[in-house]
Amino acid sequence: MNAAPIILGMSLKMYFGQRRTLDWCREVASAIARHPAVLEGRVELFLLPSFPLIAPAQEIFSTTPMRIGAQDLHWEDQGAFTGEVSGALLAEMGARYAEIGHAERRRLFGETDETVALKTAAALRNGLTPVLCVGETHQGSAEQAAQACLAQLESALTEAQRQGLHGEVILAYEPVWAIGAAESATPAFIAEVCDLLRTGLSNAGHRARIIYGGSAGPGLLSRIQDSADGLFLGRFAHDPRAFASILDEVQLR
Ligand SMILES: O=C[C@H](O)COP(=O)(O)O
Repeated sequence: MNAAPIILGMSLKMYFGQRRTLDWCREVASAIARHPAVLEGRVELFLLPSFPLIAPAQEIFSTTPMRIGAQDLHWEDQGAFTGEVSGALLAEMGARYAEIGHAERRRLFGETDETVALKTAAALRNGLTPVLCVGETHQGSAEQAAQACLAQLESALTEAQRQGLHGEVILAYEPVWAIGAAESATPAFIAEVCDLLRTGLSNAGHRARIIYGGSAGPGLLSRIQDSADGLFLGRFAHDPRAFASILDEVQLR
């Protein structure tokens, strides 16, 4: 692996209210402000809070390298789309990342390959880095997992390619069966899938960094950072001390 920064991304999903979100942000801001991995630029950090808390989170992290993004966006930039939030607005607010195609959005909110492709284009069009979630539904071989992920990636990029849009994509490899589970996929399995994904990306002429999500927590990064570019964290970083302890693992790279 190269010396590119390790990515630590975190989605708060809809777990926290306002007070707990802002408390989490303050505690993590204080931990990262003095952390060597952060001070030495060895980590790229992003947080995806609920939409209404994007601005206050940005304020709390304003003196740190933590960047803020959104857990979703609409595929159009403006118009009669009640309740939706556009990439244009997010970019105007200073958001830097947009999560797209999470398994929960596919399962609960009818997100399809088509909407994922439209949203990926919308993110790139507005200068947001898509955090594109891919992953196999059922537990199988690493080859099957990588094949499913690469097919999802190809499909997700179709609209951006049609519109001639370019930009960095972060591929969040999240085996659906490991999301919300008691533990993550095994480090060996994650490493194997990430290696296959890297080969597949290179063969297809795509550039994307790969992070792993799905019950990731303390102790995992140090075991997969030769293969993955970082972690996409959920429940197991709800405790700010857990987030800080994962930062300690970055030092080992
Ligand atoms: O967005 C994050 C992933 O879905 C992982 O969530 P989890 O770690 O709570 O399983």
